[in-house]
Amino acid sequence: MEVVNSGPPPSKIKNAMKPCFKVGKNEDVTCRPIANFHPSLWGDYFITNPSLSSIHEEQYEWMKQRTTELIKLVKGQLKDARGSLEKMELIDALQRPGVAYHFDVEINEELNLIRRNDASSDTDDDLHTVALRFRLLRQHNCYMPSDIFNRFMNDESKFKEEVSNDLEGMLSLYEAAYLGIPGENKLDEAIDFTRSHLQSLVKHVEPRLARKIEHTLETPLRRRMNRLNARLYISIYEEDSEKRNDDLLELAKLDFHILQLLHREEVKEMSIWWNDLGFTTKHTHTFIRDRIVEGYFWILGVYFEPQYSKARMMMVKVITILSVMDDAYDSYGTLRELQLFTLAIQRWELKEEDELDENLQLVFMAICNTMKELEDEAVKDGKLYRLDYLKRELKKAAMLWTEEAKWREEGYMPCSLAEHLDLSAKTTAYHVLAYASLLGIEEVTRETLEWVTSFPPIMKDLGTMSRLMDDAADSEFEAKRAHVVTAISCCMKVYGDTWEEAKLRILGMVEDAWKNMNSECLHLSNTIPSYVLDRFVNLACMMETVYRTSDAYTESMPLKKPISLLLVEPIDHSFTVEKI
Ligand SMILES: CC(C)=CCC/C(C)=C/CC/C(C)=C/COP(=O)(O)OP(=O)(O)O
Repeated sequence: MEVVNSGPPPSKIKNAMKPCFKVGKNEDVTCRPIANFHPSLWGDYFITNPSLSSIHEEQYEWMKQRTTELIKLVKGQLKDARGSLEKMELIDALQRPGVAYHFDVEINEELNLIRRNDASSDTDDDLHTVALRFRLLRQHNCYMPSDIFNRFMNDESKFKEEVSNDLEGMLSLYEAAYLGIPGENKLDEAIDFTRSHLQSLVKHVEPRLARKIEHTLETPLRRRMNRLNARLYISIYEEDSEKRNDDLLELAKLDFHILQLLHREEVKEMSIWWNDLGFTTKHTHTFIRDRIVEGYFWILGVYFEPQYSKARMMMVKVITILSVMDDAYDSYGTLRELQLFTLAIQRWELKEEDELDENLQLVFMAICNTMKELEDEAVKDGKLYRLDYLKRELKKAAMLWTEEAKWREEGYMPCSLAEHLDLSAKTTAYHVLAYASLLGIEEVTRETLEWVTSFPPIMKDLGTMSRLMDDAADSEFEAKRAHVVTAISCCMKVYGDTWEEAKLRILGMVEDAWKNMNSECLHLSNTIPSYVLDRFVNLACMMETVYRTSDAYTESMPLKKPISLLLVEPIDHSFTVEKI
């Protein structure tokens, strides 16, 4: 694994134990761990830019109608495709640009047939066919044994050298191997083998293929944010004159454009909502991150489809509130204030004697007002009970954040990485966010909600992944911020690791968490619907998107281009306009 080594020298880590920066002019100074976050990179951009939402009704209606025609056409093509390879390639070509949601029923039917007819038979299919079938079925949470790859391996459990001549096969194997579960060593071997051969091939193939290989190696499909991948993939697909399906390409571009209009409306609405909470007028951005657009982008990775619009907006409100709370605990409140604040959260009421300063009062009001809005939304659907669970989760999170603040105040260093993770895999609140992803999905049952809030293994995987990636990514920033102990400093102390060794160890644990998550998805597929499991996998993908190279939520410049690609820059669909 490639690791970017940007860690500070170990001497800086000692700062992590010193909790406060002093602010204030007189004797009675309050000691606050102010983080000095940078202001929003977007400001009111999505509110005040009228060109983003201007569209002729006539043009819009035409595009919707054309989309419907194209969907019908492609459905016919899927039905008529000869043989399972052709069908699987079409399914893959529908998934990558993000239009598969129009074909859910048809794809499920086809994959069920493929599973029944092909999966167990020992055919002499080529590597591309075998790997594509393995990936598509596992992505749909159907177990396929990895032994199907034995045919391509030698007696020493290494891939046969001739596999390295099969570019298409290697690309498919590489993507398939990221669906692995614990113990499937041959899939680790597949990743090493294909990566090293693909890396050396890049220099010897035509530019279009080189771009395709580089795109694949940058991040495997399993871990990509699907909307961003759609945008990047459409331009790669467009160049592929040999395999390209023009109807599908037109559909992909039109659909992306139509959804982009919806997403722009939503981010505008969320930006107005955020301004109304009052943080922007009070200029709190140095200690409360002003990241509504980045938060929206995060949730767009969890679901982008139009039918999830309401769920998406509800979830954006929750991530925003979690972000504000996390900052109140990590970069504003003193321990005494936080204890009072936590008590107020437990009783869900602010009393005069709580003596919280106006910024913490603002945070408290933001939480209460947002919960009220979410309740109003839930009441409309007769699902008020869903908010009770969320309240309970927020109360628990507040207790855990106080615990973390205590560790910070005392300069406490956990005795083991397990002790660190025991608390810190929950203080990312990723499991709370995972719960929130279900708030606005009508079909989710009460049993499923109860299961999610019981912190089952898949939530533990998400929590661990989010904590380890967060700690690995922002350790330098955190160390400068005199923050709590991170997984990096913990490994350095417990195992005597250097900074680089600690980072490698942690990223290895992230790989394990992904395998556990893959395995959980297969296990749970009989009891938990895929529209629930997909949310959790997508949340994991967003950790890869936001945190793989740095903490791009806190220092958000690296997200500027991806956000612009999804919400600002129009996709070239000039052919559609010409037709009007
Ligand atoms: C930690 C994490 C990846 C959380 C993801 C889900 C979530 C609730 C996002 C909201 C924003 C947030 C708290 C980001 C992490 O900040 P931070 O780096 O200051 O988190 P920390 O205080 O827990 O280290």
